[in-house]
Amino acid sequence: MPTPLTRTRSRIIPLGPDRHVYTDSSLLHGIPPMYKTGAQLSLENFVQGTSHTLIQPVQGKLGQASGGSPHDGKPRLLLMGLRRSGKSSIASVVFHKMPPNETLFLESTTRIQKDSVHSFMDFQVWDFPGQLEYLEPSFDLEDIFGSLGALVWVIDAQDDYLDSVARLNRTILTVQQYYPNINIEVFIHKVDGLSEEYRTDTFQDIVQRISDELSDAGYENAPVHYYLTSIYDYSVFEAFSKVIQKLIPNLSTLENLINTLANNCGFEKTYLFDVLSKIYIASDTRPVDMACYEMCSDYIDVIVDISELYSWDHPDRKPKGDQMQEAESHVILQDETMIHLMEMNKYLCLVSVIPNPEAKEKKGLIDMNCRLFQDALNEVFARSWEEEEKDSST
Ligand SMILES: Nc1nc2c(ncn2[C@@H]2O[C@H](COP(=O)(O)OP(=O)(O)OP(=O)(O)O)[C@@H](O)[C@H]2O)c(=O)[nH]1
Repeated sequence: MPTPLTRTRSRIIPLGPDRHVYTDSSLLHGIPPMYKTGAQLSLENFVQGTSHTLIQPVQGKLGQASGGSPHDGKPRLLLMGLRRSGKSSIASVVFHKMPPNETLFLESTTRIQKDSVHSFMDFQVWDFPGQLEYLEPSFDLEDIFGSLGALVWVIDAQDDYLDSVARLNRTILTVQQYYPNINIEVFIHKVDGLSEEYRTDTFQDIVQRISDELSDAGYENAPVHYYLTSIYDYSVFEAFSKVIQKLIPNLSTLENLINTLANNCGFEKTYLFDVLSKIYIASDTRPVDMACYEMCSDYIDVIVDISELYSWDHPDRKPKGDQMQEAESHVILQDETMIHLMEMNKYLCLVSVIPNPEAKEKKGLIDMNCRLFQDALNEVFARSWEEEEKDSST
């Protein structure tokens, strides 16, 4: 069992030929030897705990939003839009790992479908039937929109979208009156079937129609955000990542920590992923490169698959507190780029793309810096848990 890292080691050690290379051996105390060849994947114990990341479907009655009490403290994501716009497909692909082609066989949703997602942060996803008239007086708006994290509105961009936009506008105007802080996330969806030019035109047209309506009603700065999405590529994961990130109270702290790590170690891009959904909850603040995101996301799949076959349940895998430290893996690509993955806790892993050909010689240093990040991450989360516990006890 490796000795836990102590808090005195709070310094990220720069990596790279022109950077100061760390030499103070006293700081290395407690780090297990980690000498592996470039081709060797270190798969010890990685991610078998993901099966504990439960997704529990709960059926609610049509029109009744009870069952996940609005006051149970978990942020809620509502998936809304017209019938067949793709809401259930998005929920199934992102949270249930359904292959996109299989969504062709999904039946139309007739009841509000509630999923409780237990991960680094517990939240609920409510999939609304397209035909549900939730703005009718018979529905209690507080039940639906109270304690809401975000409203995700899905528009089928391959279809005539005017009805959908009109209904969305009505919904935004209602929600803005009573719950002005709710984030409205508009997924302009199924863009896989559209040409680049048509995609851009559709995007601009939809944004224009919604902004015009809102400014006519006096809402100039309503929190509405737009994404082009499809279940047939990674865009829906990217969009969901952005939606979830807005619900994380410590996002800027996490981003600062990742920036420090990535800048000092010469990482091209670093993502903090939720292993099961492959949503990234934070990354460094460099622009997102889709190819890089796809590569990291695919690498998680590879590791999860291999771990499911050859790994075993580890009692030290837990959501918070001191973490096990040996769960890491890396691979060197043909162009000598390294993809490095390290488990952060039961739910999260850090994946970095390192274009430096010397990275394989400095693997120990990279591991150590990632573990320092792991310690810092634990402290950030420990603080929010303490606050949560305080809140619930008062
Ligand atoms: N081309 C394409 N088709 C999609 C995409 N997402 C979903 N679909 C298809 O759209 C159809 C409807 O998807 P659903 O997820 O059932 O739609 P829904 O909004 O949940 O529908 P209701 O339950 O009736 O409200 C299915 O045949 C999906 O395969 C996408 O990104 N691209």
